[in-house]
Amino acid sequence: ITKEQQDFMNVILDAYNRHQIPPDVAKKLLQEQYSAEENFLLLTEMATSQVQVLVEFTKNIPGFLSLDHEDQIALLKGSAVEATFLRSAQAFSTKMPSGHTEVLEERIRKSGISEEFMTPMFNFYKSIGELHMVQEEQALLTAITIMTPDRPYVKDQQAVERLQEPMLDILRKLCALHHPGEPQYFARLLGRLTELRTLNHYHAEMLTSWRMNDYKFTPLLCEIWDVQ
Ligand SMILES: CC1(C)[C@H]2CC[C@]1(C)[C@H](OC(=O)c1ccc(O)cc1)C2
Repeated sequence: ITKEQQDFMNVILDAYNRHQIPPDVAKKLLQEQYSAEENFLLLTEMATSQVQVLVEFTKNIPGFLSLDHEDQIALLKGSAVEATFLRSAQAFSTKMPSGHTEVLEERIRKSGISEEFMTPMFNFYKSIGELHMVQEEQALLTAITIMTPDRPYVKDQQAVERLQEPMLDILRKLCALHHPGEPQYFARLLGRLTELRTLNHYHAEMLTSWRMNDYKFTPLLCEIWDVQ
């Protein structure tokens, strides 16, 4: 890893750690009662703060703010589901204090999300947990997900590729460094991004089923996920 790649990595890692879910949201997970409405409100609060964290993290990815403004929006909207799921999967399997994970899982299961969406989501969480990514890998993988050139409505895809490629190069080197015994580790990480894309469909279904039950979303979630 070159000096400037190390500096680049530190910028991404610092941004990744600086923006975390506020602890009061996590605390509420344990306190509020278990009605479907209460659970939905908690998940809404979680998702809203996840998206706020995502926007702040994205703004710190080197080069992002110099992209065309409409492309910046297209990248954020196109990656919001994948980045929030990736981040929550990482938090779910590592940062959660013991006991929180089960409570969160219980609340998600009892918040009006249909079973057909639940299974793929928890399978994804498990598959991320099994990778035991170091935090540099987690931060880079999230940034790489956001900097995906072929999102809908992105005009200058080359400009996004030019930002994504150096991050893929650093990630490849980090994987070799942190997982010397697993030459396929880098390929496995990228495979997770393919699995992540399938969650977009389930997520859209989840939003629709909530809407049909007249659940209300926050303005930020409506804007980023084009609902209502
Ligand atoms: C951890 C999760 C990935 C899991 C539970 C919260 C999440 C952030 C996500 O929730 C929403 O997308 C969501 C969308 C709209 C809404 O009003 C509530 C939650 C599903």
